[in-house]
Amino acid sequence: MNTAPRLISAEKRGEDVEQTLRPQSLDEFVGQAAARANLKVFIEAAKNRGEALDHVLFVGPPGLGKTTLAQIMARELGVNFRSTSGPVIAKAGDLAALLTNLEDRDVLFIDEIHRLNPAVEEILYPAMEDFQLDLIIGEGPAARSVKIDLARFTLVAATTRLGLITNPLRDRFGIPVRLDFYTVEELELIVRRGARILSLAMDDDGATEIARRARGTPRIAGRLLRRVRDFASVAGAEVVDRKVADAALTRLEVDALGLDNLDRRYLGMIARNFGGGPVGIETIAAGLSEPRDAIEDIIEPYLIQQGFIQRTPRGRVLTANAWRHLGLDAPANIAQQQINLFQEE
Ligand SMILES: Nc1ncnc2c1ncn2[C@@H]1O[C@H](COP(=O)(O)OP(=O)(O)OP(=O)(O)O)[C@@H](O)[C@H]1O
Ligand SMILES: [Mg+2]
Repeated sequence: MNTAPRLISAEKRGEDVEQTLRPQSLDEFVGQAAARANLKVFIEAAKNRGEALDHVLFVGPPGLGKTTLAQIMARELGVNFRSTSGPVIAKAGDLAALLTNLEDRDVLFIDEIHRLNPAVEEILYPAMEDFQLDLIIGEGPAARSVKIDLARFTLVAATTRLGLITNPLRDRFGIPVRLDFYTVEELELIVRRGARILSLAMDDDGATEIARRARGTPRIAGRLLRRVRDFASVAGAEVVDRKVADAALTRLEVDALGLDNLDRRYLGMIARNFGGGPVGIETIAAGLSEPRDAIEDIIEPYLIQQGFIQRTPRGRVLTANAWRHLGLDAPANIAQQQINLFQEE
């Protein structure tokens, strides 16, 4: 996904510190309580039986901890962790090479599984179900099919877009896990832990301020923390308190609710150019010069969760909340308009 660099983008950007902030065990992992409790039981049970864990599918917006959880699971299971991603596996042979190198109970992590090539996906089905590879070797009349037995492995896959996964693939995961945005309290714990790891002095209010403005996302919390640390050290602040955090975040143009420039451009465009909507996603993408994927994956989930926009059959619509946040007057009949939109479905 190519989008303009964005400080509070939840996308990965290969900062090494991110790895050091990564929790190493389920107990260290903050938040997602239900998912964590269930995974703990399934891991324990698989270990007791000496069997491979059932296949796991993590679904959720970027930066909520899918990759982190996959790594933790391998560690807790005491098995090898092999990692790849959907778009990297170009041909069936690439996947075959990965699969035949797995040992019993190993975890194979496939990130962005919704971007798997259909020909590759096809050979993943029998691998997941029967731990067998069905490969066609050669071409034309000389082609023959061979079956290869595989180790009993666990596929852990991650996706930001459940809707883009085919049903047959989705059905083959015994353990689907949906990750949700984190609460401010959870993010506060994550920020405090991060400050400890980075040896940064911070008081509770400072941590709360960063947590409130982290868009419900641990990766963003970590990134904001590091930028606040930069501002604090240059300004010679000894402790990061609310004032120091607020000053830094304001300079980074992250507003009181954690929205950044791009979020505000998104909301502002629907308000000013389309009277609050409904407006189609393609139009929004063109207006912002951002790829549609990025808008649907990165911008919208949080705005929907915060109640700033609604997805209706005819397009996106701003809520009264959004108008208020933009400091603009909402059209007088906005509530009724929204009811009508849903009834047209
Ligand atoms: N529960 C958590 N507690 C503390 N830190 C976390 C937690 N979840 C995620 N993080 C931090 O956020 C960063 C991003 O997490 P991760 O890479 O696992 O997200 P992801 O869901 O795989 O994102 P993507 O969809 O972009 O691949 C990690 O480096 C880690 O430091
Ligand atoms: Mg990831």
